[in-house]
Amino acid sequence: MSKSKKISTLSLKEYWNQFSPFILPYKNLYLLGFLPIPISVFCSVAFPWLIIQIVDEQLVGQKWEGMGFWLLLISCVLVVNYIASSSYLYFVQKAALFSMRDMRLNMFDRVLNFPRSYFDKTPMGSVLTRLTSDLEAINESLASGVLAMVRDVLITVALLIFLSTISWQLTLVTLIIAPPIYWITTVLRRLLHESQLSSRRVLSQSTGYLQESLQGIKTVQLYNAEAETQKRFNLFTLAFYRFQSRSNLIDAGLFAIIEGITTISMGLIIWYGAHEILAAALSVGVLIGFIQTLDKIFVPIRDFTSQIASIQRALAALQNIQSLYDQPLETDNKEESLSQADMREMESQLESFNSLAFENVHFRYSESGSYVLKGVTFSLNKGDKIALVGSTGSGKSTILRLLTKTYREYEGSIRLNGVELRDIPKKLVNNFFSLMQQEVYLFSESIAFNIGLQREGITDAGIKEAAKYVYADEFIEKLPNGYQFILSANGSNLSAGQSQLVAFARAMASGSDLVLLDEATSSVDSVTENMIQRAIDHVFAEKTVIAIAHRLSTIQHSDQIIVLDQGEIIEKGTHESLIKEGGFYANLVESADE
Ligand SMILES: Nc1ncnc2c1ncn2[C@@H]1O[C@H](COP(=O)(O)OP(=O)(O)OP(=O)(O)O)[C@@H](O)[C@H]1O
Repeated sequence: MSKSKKISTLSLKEYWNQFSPFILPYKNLYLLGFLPIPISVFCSVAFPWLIIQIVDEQLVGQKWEGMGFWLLLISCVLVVNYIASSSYLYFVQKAALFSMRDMRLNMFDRVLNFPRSYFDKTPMGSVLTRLTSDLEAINESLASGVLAMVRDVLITVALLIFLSTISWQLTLVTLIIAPPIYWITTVLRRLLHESQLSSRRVLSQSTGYLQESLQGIKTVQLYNAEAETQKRFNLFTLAFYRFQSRSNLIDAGLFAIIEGITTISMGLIIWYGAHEILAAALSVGVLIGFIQTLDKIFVPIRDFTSQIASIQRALAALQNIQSLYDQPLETDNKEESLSQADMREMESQLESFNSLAFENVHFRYSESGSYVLKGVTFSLNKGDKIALVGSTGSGKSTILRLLTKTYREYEGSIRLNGVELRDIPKKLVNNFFSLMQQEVYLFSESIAFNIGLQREGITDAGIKEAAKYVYADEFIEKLPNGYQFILSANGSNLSAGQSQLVAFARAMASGSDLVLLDEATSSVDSVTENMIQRAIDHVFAEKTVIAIAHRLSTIQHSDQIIVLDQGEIIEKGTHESLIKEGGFYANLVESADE
C-alpha cells in the first residue's frame, strides 16, 4: 500500500485530447477571462514607469507643479488594473465551474454504464474519490493554477523587458536568479508529482476501505472486529499522511529556497544600485522603480511554485480520473449492428416468452480463470418451472447472470425463443425477465420509487398492481403515507420480509412472463416466510420460473429440478424421480430433513 506503483505520466497532448471536450464548449468564457490579461500586463509595466517619473521628475527635482496629473494617472492605472484582474478571475472561475460540472456529469454517466465486472474488481470508494476530491483538485488548479500562471508569466516577461530598457545591468543581476530557480523547480516538481500521485492513490484506497467498513459496520460491531478494522484504516490513513507530509515538505522547501534566493538577489540589487547612484550612473527613481518592480516579479515566481504544486495535484487527479476513461463502457454493439427492420423483427420474436434452451454452455469469469459452467444443457417452455439446486459455488447464480447478460462471453448456445442470446440487445433482454435477487437493495426514497425505479413504462397503477401481485399492498397500505412512505437507508425501517416483498414487487413491476428467482438463503422468521411463500406461490401459479431454490416447497413445485455440482449438471428430473434415483439430490433432501 505504501509502496507507490511506477508512475506513468500522460503527455500534455493526451491530457488535452481527453479533457478538451469539457473546455472547448466554454471557449468564449475562457477568452473573456483572458481578454483583460493584456490590460493587466500594460498596467503592471505602466506603474513602475510612473513611479520613476514621479521620483525623478517631481520629488528629486522638488517640483510640486504637475504632481496632480501624475497622481491622477497612477490612480487610473491602479483602478484599471484592479478591474481587469477582477474580471479575469470572474470569467475564468465561471468557465472552470462549467467545465467541472460537465466533467462530473460525464463521469457519472460513464460509471453508470460500466460493465458489472468493473464493480467486481473496483471498490466503490475509489470511484467516489474520483468523482469528488479528484475533481475538486482539478477545479482548484484550473481556476487558480494553470490560468493564473499564464497571466503571471506574461506579466513577468513584460516587466523584465521593461526593466532591461531602463537598466540592463540591474536586469542582469535580477536574471541571475532565473537558472537556479528553474533547476530547483524542475527537480522538486518531479518529486512533488510522484508524491502527490501516491497520496491520491492511497486516499482513493482509503476511501474505498472506509466506505466498505461503514457499509458493513453492523457486521463489524456484531463480531467485535472494531479494533482490527480501525487498525487497517490507520494503516491507510498513516500512509496518506506520510505522502502528504512529504509533499508538504517538498512544497515548503521549494518555497523557502526560492524566498532565500530572491532575498539575496534583492540585497545585491540594492547594493549595486546604491553604488551606481553614488557614482551618478543611476537615478534614485530608477532604483526605487526597480525595487518596486522586483517585488512584482518575485511574487509570481514564488507563487509559481505553489501554482506548480496545485497543477501537480491536478495532474495526479487527472491521471486517476483517466483510469475511468480507460475503462471500456458496456457497449451493446448488437443494438448498433441491427437495422431497424431487424430490430423490429427481433422485438416481435421476443414479444412474449416461448422457450429457452441452454446447449453445451461453458463459461469462466476471466480468460485465465477456470470454467465455472461446464457443458450445461437444459431447456424450458412457457409455463415451466425449473429449480436450480446444488452446493454453494456450483454455478447456479452464474446461469442467471448469463441470462441477464451481466456477463456475455459464454461458449455454446443460449437461445431465447430460438434467438441466440449473444445476438439480442441487452435492452430487449432486460424487458424479457423479471429478476428477483437474493440481495435486496432499497434506496432512501419512497416505496413507490423503490418498486418502479423510474423505469420507462411503469406507471403508478403498475406499481400498485405489482405490489398487489406479491401481496405487499397489505402492509404498504397500512404505512403512514402508503406508497409514499420514505424508507431509511437500505430499508432499515422495514422488516426483513417487508423489504423482500418490496424487492419482489420491483421485479414483478416489469410484467415479464419469465421470472428469475434467486431465493434468499438466510433463514427468516415464520411470519416472513409465509409472506414470501404466498408471493412465490402466486408467481409459480401464473409465470414461467427459473428458481435458484433453497426451500423444499419451491423445489417440489417445480416441473424440473436441475442439480449442479462444480459447474456441471449431474442430475435432472422431478422431485419424485430424483428421490427414487437415490443420488446427490436424494442425499441433499435427506440431510435437510435431519
Ligand atoms: N464475479 C466473479 N468473478 C470470478 N468468479 C466468480 C464470480 N462470481 C462467482 N464466481 C465463482 O463462480 C463459481 C460459481 O459461483 P455462483 O455464484 O454461480 O455459485 P452459486 O451456485 O450461485 O453459489 P451460492 O449458492 O453460494 O450462491 C464460484 O466458484 C465462484 O467463486
